[in-house]
Amino acid sequence: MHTRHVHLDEPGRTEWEGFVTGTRAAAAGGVTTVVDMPLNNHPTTVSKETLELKLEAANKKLHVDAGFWGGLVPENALNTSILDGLLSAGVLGVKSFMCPSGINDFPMTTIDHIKEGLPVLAKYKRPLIVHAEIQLDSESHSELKDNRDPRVYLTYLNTRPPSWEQAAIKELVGVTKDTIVGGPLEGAHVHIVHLSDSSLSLDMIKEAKRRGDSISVETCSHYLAFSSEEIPDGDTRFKCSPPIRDAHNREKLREAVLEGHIDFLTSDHSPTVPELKLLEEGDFLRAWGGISGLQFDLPVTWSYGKKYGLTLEQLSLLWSKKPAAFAGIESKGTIAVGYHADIVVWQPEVEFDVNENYPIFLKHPSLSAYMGTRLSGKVLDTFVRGNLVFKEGKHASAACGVPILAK
Ligand SMILES: NC(=O)NC(NC(N)=O)C(=O)[O-]
Ligand SMILES: [Zn+2]
Ligand SMILES: [Zn+2]
Repeated sequence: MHTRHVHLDEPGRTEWEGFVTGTRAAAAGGVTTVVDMPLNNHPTTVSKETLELKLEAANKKLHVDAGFWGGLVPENALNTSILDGLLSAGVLGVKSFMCPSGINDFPMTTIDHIKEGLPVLAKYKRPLIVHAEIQLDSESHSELKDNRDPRVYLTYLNTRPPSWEQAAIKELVGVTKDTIVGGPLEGAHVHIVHLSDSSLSLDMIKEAKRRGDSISVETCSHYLAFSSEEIPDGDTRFKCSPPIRDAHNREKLREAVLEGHIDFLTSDHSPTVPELKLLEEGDFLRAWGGISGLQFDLPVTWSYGKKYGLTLEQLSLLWSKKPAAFAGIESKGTIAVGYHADIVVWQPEVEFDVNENYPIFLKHPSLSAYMGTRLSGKVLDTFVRGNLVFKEGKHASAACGVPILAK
């Protein structure tokens, strides 16, 4: 099982998560490879030198294999020798934000920065992965400003309407039209991370795929599990961006997964320290945005998925084969001669309660979005390249994960 989107926050913000706890939780959840984001570690991973700092920080701490995304930021988009250096040093691709990232040393990129970066990525045949939201100061937003209760989830939801995702995706598909075979950007690929809006955003992506653009999209476990109506007042564990939307939106997202319009699933595990999640105040507007989901992505996808028609074959495509193929990790994602023996042994029908007594290996178990839920799908053993790393509730070996670098 592979997740292409986790924030392990080391070096620099190890108190938020870190490689040891993050990859131990991954192993316990049946995840055999993670790909770590270029933020919220400090410094952010935007150059060869900062990738080296990350590799040093990860040394001997990985319990599963880990690849790394770099960041596309204005500085390296406008000085492509820095971007070249980062890609030559082995990041699997680069990530950019079309809205503020919440982290000062990871500034946002406009579509013009993206246009500068794509030819360099095309040369390396590595993807650009994009947080696709553009901050629009919509009317409804300003009307609501005065009279809003920050403990009510809807207050937050209204500040980030689907039009933000749509505005970003509209600009992106305007560029991906050039990635078609024979086009000026042939070889470049754009991947949209954590899609939440299943209306116009999804329609635009489907249309771009139909005409042959090199474009793909992921959604995350939490968008398929939860809906805005269910989020209790003050429960900031569920704050993320783009936000979890209503049940109708979730139904359409689930349909898109079943029909194969979503290429694969990811975790977007993005924790922080409990103080910044403001669990006591319950202020959705000021709390850190990010869901803590790692360790439970497999049972969560299955618990909900089996009810809306997801099959075990689809589950394995969405969490293993397709994400492994994406970003060119060729030796993983299939059980066959010549491939890494990355295997999870689990009991899909066995239920368990995630509560205070359940062993959660993350740095901050109380932030887990699945605390207090009953899930179906118990992980027994996890093997990484044939090494038994987790067995019946316990870690079974020293940290034997390795970094995965693109060549
Ligand atoms: N700085 C972050 O970790 N941001 C993340 N936060 C979310 N998704 O709420 C993300 O992936 O955008
Ligand atoms: Zn994001
Ligand atoms: Zn993320």
